[in-house]
Amino acid sequence: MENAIRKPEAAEDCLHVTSEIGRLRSVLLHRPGPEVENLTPDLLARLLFDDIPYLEVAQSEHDYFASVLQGNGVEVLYLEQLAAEALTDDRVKVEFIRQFIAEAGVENDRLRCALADYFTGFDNPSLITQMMAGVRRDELSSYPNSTLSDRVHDGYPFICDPMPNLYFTRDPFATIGNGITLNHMRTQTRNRETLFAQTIFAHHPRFQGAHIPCWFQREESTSLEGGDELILNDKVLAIGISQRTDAASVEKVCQRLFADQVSFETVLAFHIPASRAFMHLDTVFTMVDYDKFTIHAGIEGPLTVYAMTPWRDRTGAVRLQIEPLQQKLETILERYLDRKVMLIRCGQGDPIHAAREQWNDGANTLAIAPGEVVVYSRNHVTNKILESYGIRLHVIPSSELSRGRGGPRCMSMPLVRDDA
Ligand SMILES: NC(=O)NCCC[C@H](N)C(=O)O
Repeated sequence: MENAIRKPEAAEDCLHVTSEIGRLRSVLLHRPGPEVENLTPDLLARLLFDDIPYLEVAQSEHDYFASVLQGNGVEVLYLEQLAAEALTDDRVKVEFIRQFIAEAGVENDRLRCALADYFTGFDNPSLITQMMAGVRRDELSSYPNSTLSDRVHDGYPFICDPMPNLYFTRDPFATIGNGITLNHMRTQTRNRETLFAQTIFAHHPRFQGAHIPCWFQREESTSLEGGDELILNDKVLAIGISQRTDAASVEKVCQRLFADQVSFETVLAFHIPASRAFMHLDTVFTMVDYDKFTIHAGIEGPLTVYAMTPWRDRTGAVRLQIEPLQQKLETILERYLDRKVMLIRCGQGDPIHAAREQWNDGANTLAIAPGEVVVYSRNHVTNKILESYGIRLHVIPSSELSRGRGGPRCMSMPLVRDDA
């Protein structure tokens, strides 16, 4: 384990994100680990992958990504390290193991007990690695396989599934201002990921003493994922209604943000088509500068945007005004951001380049400062056009990481940015 992570001077400095583009100061990543090598062709659809990345290469691509961030003054924190450090005493560890097993779909009590014993034997870093990797049936060698369900199980190799999507740290929670949404994910496989964030914010020393407002909880009945949450500036958020995020979740976040009287005044709800290629808003739209955005032309036609703003009724309760916006996206953004904007089309809008590069996250950029973004090397058509608009690119290798269907924004959760 690397050196223990230091706590920021003031608790309120733990989380601060009021834009997509302000200079990035601190970010949460997860280095892909053995969970990726537990993917098999039969599991791909269920675990939301399209192919099996070659782990060694994926790790070296990811290390390159981290080194680009660090080389640009960004503090890189790792989910796995924070999670291990959050298990500060036996009581926290026992409860974490209990909840992890309860949500892992383990089918009988004896197996649950055997798994709890197995996990308890690990030190914290190994425990987290093992949980993320999943546990195969043959790893519990002393377990007698004596119940009926043990005997008739259908050959499924895992007691608990691997969690290969963890390197997409963007999705399980999202920083907004000085608070978070702790998300309820659309699928069971990804919902398990949010346990790590819950434990980190509740117990990691870095966050102790900080008041962290939580505008969404993992126990909600509707889903919200971080790839749909974009902070356009300190007054305007964009939230996707998508394959992964429900309209009802957008309303809940609006209601709570507006009631808390944080700086945000408008949420633009982007209703995008529910498809795998466009799973989150950030797979088709990201902000690269004060006035420039990437966009996949494939969503411009079917897109409907609703402006959500607060008003107070006679009792002082916050209500939501919902205004469907009929204009073109540029016009909408210009109205709410109060400046001229430019939409830069993925693959230069060419139907073949655009479809291929969007599939490989050409529109999914991570801004590390205004006009400065991290992009995948393979999206050369989009990258060229970004450069022609004066955007400074940090290009990272991308042959294996991209197989999980996420790009640089998906692989990062900003904790602290300068105000833009
Ligand atoms: N924000 C994002 O678009 N994240 C990428 C998530 C990819 C992952 N395989 C998933 O399907 O959830």
